[in-house]
Amino acid sequence: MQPPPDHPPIKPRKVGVLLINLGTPDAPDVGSVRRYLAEFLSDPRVIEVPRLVWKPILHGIILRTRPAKSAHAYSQVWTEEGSPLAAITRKQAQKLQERLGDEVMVDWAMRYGTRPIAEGVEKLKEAGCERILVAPLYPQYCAATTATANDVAFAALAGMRWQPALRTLPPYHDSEDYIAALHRDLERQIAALDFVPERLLLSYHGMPERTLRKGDPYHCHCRKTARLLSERMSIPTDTSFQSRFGRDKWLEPATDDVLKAYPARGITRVAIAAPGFSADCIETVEELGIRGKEDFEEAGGTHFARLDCLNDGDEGMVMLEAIVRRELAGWISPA
Ligand SMILES: C=CC1=C(C)c2cc3[nH]c(cc4nc(cc5[nH]c(cc1n2)c(C)c5CCC(=O)O)C(CCC(=O)O)=C4C)c(C)c3C=C
Ligand SMILES: [Fe+2]
Ligand SMILES: [Fe+2]
Repeated sequence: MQPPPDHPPIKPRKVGVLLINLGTPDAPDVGSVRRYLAEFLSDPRVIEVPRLVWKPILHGIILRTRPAKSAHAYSQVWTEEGSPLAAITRKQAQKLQERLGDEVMVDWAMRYGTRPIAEGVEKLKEAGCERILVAPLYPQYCAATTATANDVAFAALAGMRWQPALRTLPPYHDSEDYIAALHRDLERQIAALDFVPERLLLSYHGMPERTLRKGDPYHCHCRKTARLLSERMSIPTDTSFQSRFGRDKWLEPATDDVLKAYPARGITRVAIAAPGFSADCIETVEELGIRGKEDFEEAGGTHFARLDCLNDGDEGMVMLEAIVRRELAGWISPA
């Protein structure tokens, strides 16, 4: 039966998947980095300090000094495709679309900067997606990453008459698909090195230590990933936390301290990986691959290798398809 002529258009019903990552500046220049940091570091989920205290520090000190330093770091990792984080997330979405087929519509968004999450949700809804899986690509749950992405996805529904149904991707820090993908991918990269590492250092993004006492499961999730992975790896592993920010105490041990201390402990051949990042970015390529290497070699280390994240490689895409299909159960036909 045809709808009456004045009926709003009826769209084909679809299921949407929105892959989300953190966000990145539009260009590696000081102005672009300042705009990006101003949005990122104004998020109360990221900086849990009263606004009256934080705003003068952010605008009076941090946004006057950090953008130049960060822009230099970004310029060292920038590629022809732009920021690695955005380029890799886009490729992950394209490849996931191919794997899931026409029944599902895959798109990607960023929590800060260009390609906002609200636009991603609206675009999928406009295309006929009545059911959407919001998928922040953080294996370990953290309020500063997972929760803030979910917050804005749900806020995007507030003005809609006809809201899509939303599901969110749960943390997958201990999922067999994730651990197996990391294990296979890291062993393959280690076997291709021209030296045998004495240690594999697993470096996770740090967080203020007080967030652990406030009940954020992030630290426990990182430790569990590290334990499950270390039980399978062919070489011994250590765990550390990188990217300390500000004066508060952060999760320990700090990655740079561990790297600097290795040679004195007789460990001079090291590989480093960042299992908490689903895509390589400034934190892995510059902080670990450039500054981490310098720290280690200045302390007497002789062999250093930074291993890639899962990115859009086969192991990573098999894992992503598996965890997304699991969350779409009942919404799409089984593979
Ligand atoms: C207090 C500040 C920060 C918290 C808390 C924080 C948590 C956190 N971040 C990630 C993932 C990424 N962070 C990235 C960059 C980045 N992070 C901070 C600060 C905090 N992060 C800053 C200031 C920056 C910008 C770079 C710099 O100036 O040092 C990125 C990379 C973005 C890119 O464009 O490449 C990622 C990814 C996690 C997982 C996390 C908590 C668990
Ligand atoms: Fe960060
Ligand atoms: Fe813990």
